[in-house]
Amino acid sequence: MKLLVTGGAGYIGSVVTRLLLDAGHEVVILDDLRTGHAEALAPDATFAQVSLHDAATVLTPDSGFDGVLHFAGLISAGDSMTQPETYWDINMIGSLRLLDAARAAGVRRFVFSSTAAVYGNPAEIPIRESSLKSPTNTYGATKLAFDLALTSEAWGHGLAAVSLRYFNVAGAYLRPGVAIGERHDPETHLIPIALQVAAGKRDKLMLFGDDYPTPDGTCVRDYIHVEDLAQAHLLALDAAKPGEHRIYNLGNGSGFTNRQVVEVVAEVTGQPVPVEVAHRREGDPATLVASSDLAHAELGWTPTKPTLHDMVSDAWTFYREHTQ
Ligand SMILES: NC(=O)c1ccc[n+]([C@@H]2O[C@H](COP(=O)([O-])OP(=O)(O)OC[C@H]3O[C@@H](n4cnc5c(N)ncnc54)[C@H](O)[C@@H]3O)[C@@H](O)[C@H]2O)c1
Ligand SMILES: O=c1ccn([C@@H]2O[C@H](COP(=O)(O)OP(=O)(O)O[C@H]3O[C@H](CO)[C@H](O)[C@H](O)[C@H]3O)[C@@H](O)[C@H]2O)c(=O)[nH]1
Repeated sequence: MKLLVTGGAGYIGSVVTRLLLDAGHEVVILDDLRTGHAEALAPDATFAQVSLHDAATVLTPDSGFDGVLHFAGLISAGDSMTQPETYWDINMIGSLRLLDAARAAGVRRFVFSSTAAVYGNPAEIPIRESSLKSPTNTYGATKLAFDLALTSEAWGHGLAAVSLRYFNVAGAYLRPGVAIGERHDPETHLIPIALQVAAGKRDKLMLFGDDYPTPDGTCVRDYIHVEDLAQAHLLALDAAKPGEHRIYNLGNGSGFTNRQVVEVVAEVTGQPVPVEVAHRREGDPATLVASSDLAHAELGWTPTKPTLHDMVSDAWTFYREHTQ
């Protein structure tokens, strides 16, 4: 297939691009590099440095794309609470412009990076796709809004749409001569920050809240290896059916508290990771753990790297290679 990958210079999009190319697809990447990295671009893909709002310049009516995989967007739950207008502009309006362009270009398949953040403080654990959606941060609200737009697009125009609701993505894609991992500036995610502390680049990790209703008072998250996550996109592309919007949670079904994550980072790196307890971060749900039964049953998806130790270990390998 000829596929457009938005956000292909970012962490997850650049890994998925490599798997798509390995599977024999032709890939064009749309990314404005606002948070992505030119070095992460797959050399065998075509690159267009274009923003989502201008997607129609790439998705022209005669461009011949079979599908779009949409990763581009802003991703920090914390920032979304202080810059809501930017999150709505990019994650919602930018995504709608992309969808308009895809429709005009006759694109039939669309796979979207949704998130566990759409559920907010879940009414049940593990979280199923049918669980109540009640986001506690603007990031999750923008993602839920675009999920709903995709449902409408499937109803109204017969799009074959899939939303993949990722839980917390971790680990790295490591091949001889290629290492792709999580690298945001400024970094906001727990594992890369803990690795920076272990490496001596930061003095300590600020632990946002230890008074949540969880086993040790810190938030609980479900971590999924970026390669397992990437594989689900290829399965979703194949499973997409015209007029249907399918939605799948992607996680391992095991929750780790933030303190447990810090312990695993200390164990893997062999370095201390000092923490200082700080105030809760606005908008953080206490516990997010997935049921991915639907993805197992309907996509035949099975994670191959489910242990947090392996994810942290791959992230640490990436961190050291990158900083050297
Ligand atoms: N990382 C996670 O744990 C996680 C969890 C759930 C969902 N997601 C979703 O997965 C997707 C990819 O996340 P990631 O971790 O790879 O993020 P990332 O920041 O590494 O990549 C995002 C990419 O999108 C590009 N981009 C952003 N705004 C753009 C715009 N307006 N026009 C064109 N390009 C733009 C950036 O330059 C970057 O290359 C996001 O949609 C995110 O919301 C991520
Ligand atoms: O310096 C830090 C950074 C994070 N945390 C805590 O660690 C946990 C995980 O935070 P992350 O920022 O690593 O990840 P989030 O759970 O907030 O969100 C991530 O996963 C979500 C899905 O679960 C989203 O999709 C989102 O894109 C992605 O950022 C949270 O309790 C957070 O408060 C800290 O205590 N200190």
